[in-house]
Amino acid sequence: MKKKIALSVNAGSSSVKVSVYDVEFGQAPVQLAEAQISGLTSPPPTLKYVRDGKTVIKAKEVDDNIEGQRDAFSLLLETLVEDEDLPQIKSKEDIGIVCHRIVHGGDYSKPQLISNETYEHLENLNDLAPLHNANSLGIVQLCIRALPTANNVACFDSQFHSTIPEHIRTYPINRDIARSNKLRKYGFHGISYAFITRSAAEFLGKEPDEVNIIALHLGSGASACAIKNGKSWDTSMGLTPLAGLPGATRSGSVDPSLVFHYASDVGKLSPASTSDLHISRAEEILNKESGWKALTGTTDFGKIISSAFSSSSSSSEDDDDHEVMKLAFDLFVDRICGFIGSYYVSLRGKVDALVFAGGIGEKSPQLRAAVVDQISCLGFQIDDEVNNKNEIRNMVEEVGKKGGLDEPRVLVVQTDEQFEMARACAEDAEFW
Ligand SMILES: Nc1ncnc2c1ncn2[C@@H]1O[C@H](COP(=O)(O)OP(=O)(O)O)[C@@H](O)[C@H]1O
Ligand SMILES: CC(=O)OP(=O)(O)O
Ligand SMILES: [Mg+2]
Repeated sequence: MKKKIALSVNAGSSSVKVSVYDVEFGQAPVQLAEAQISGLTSPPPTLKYVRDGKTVIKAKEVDDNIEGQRDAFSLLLETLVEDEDLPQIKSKEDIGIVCHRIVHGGDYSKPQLISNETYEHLENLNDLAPLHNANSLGIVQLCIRALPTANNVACFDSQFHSTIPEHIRTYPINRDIARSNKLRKYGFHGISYAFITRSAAEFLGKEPDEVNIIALHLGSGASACAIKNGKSWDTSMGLTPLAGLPGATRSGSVDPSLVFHYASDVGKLSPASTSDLHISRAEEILNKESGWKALTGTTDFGKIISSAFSSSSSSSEDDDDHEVMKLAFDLFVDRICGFIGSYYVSLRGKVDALVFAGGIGEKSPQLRAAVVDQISCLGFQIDDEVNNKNEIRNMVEEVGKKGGLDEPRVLVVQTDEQFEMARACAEDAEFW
């Protein structure tokens, strides 16, 4: 019987989450601990640590030396190794597998053991996920050095979307250039959508290949996905994670000409480019200087919501604040509903459930209520009492009203990308 301790590392655009599992080959991983640093785009970042299902550290502010995902990972690794109450990791040598979330996996259709060759191949994709891939590869490098006994495995956010049909993933541009430069819709948040599909299907009492879902992963990066018979049919992100819905610092889809009217010299390389990441001013503006940050001054959607919904104000400055926060909220609801409407038609109205997930989807009853209210013409209905409960506790929770048999359901899934990666690694003999 083979057993290993696995780390699953999820470097998002605003957070790093690391979960520790006891894994046995071919079995579901058993979680031992989860440590995360969030708020990397709205300092000070905070550390949360859960061991054996109990919160050990709730929200400890960590100092400003944490500059990015790599620093955050180092601190998380140290937290785990130094915790005397986590006897499964007495030293770094106890870690047997590290599963890394790599957002852009190009054409890879399954997780890969990271060899020199895979690493070089992935490096070439860095520019196509400027807020993610280079950071994740930085963490891979750190693990190769610090955890010499571990197998490093790359799990891809784009993999789940390899089923998107050609007429949906193709851009209407010159076919030869598209082919040679590999310009197509890839789609991301796929590790989360795989988890959502299996969990929602189980909740609905169906097999994964029997469910049609419109899923929303709304975090620091936000996307929507139409899932047909358990497989990705369409998703809102594209060649890069910039397309589709707006995010903390991302514009989402705008008129592609906009950036040329926004500033001059947008085609030039940004001074922030490094040897690992080449980014033009245009890409920098749309990926890092737009979204909630640009519109409202904060990347924290929790703050946007509390200000948008606060009624009393003490100054005209507060009133202005309230107005712009409400604008950001309404804009997000509008863009989300646009995708839901489009996917509802694309799935021919055969939708089992609408699923909310990701930091905002899981934590904001106001956003869920506003979205569901706007799409009530499609038969979706929120149950205010359940939706307004302070905290979603179960992995899957129904927040919609149960109507007739044909009426679509509204669910919240506490998505777990780390678990999904560990599960995939536990099933593949190549990684053992
Ligand atoms: N109570 C809340 N209400 C709404 N949004 C929240 C709340 N708490 C956190 N968030 C948002 O969730 C986002 C983080 O989501 P998450 O999925 O963890 O991010 P990442 O994209 O880094 O993985 C933050 O941008 C924050 O704005
Ligand atoms: C793909 C993506 O945008 O991921 P995240 O939301 O974790 O930044
Ligand atoms: Mg995320």
